[in-house]
Amino acid sequence: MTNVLAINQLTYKHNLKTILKDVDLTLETGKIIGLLGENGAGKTTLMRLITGSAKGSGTIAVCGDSVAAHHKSHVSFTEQLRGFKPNTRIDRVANFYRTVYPDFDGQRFEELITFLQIDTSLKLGALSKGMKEKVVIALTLARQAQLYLLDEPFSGIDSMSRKRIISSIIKWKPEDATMVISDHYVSEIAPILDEVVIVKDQGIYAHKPSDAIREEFGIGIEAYYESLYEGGVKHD
Ligand SMILES: Nc1ncnc2c1ncn2[C@@H]1O[C@H](COP(=O)(O)OP(=O)(O)OP(=O)(O)O)[C@@H](O)[C@H]1O
Repeated sequence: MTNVLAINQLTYKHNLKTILKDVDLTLETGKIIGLLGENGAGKTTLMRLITGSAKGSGTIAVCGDSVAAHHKSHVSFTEQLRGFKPNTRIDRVANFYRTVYPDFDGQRFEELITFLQIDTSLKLGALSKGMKEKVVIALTLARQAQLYLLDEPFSGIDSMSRKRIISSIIKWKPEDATMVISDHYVSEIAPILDEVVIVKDQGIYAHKPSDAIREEFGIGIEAYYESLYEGGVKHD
């Protein structure tokens, strides 16, 4: 199996408004992919559809399995901990993950949380926005999944920590797993991206390997991304 994700003719409407229309997208195993697009383009919606949390028309197969109810077992998604009370300790949250996800690796979580310099005896209510995001990253990457969906994982994290996490993300990704990262700090994640997927005009506006962008257009990912909004370069 070389494809971890195969989406065919996916359409999603919310309150009669079409958010995504006729989306086709195939992702291979073992890649790091940047999911880029403006606010409201539909990146989070696409991730929720992949995990089975939202339902559209069309088909989504994860690891060849198109039963939406099975997707959460293959996909590790940055969930926002809203279901936990503020007085819940981080180690209790990890215990919950261990119970719910058989692929949750407790030792890996300990390593990640140490790397991220978080004290697991802290309660969720005592965490800053960035600290909470670090916990979410640790919980998400502690699973041994085939597909990781990281939805703006670094937005509240200070720039020093962000650079440190981004540069070591390859270390935490199982070799044959694929990781999709949505982020507005394009220049910071660009160096680790194998491919770029751009969501625009209710669909996948472009899907290209990073090398192809550099070779074809002679520019970096950030310049390419910005040029799509300025109508400067051709794309497919
Ligand atoms: N449950 C919902 N309730 C209300 N609006 C929704 C819902 N789900 C999706 N939308 C709408 O879908 C569109 C896409 O939103 P989405 O959060 O997927 O965008 P995004 O690309 O992730 O944006 P951002 O970069 O700001 O996070 C928006 O217009 C949003 O208002």
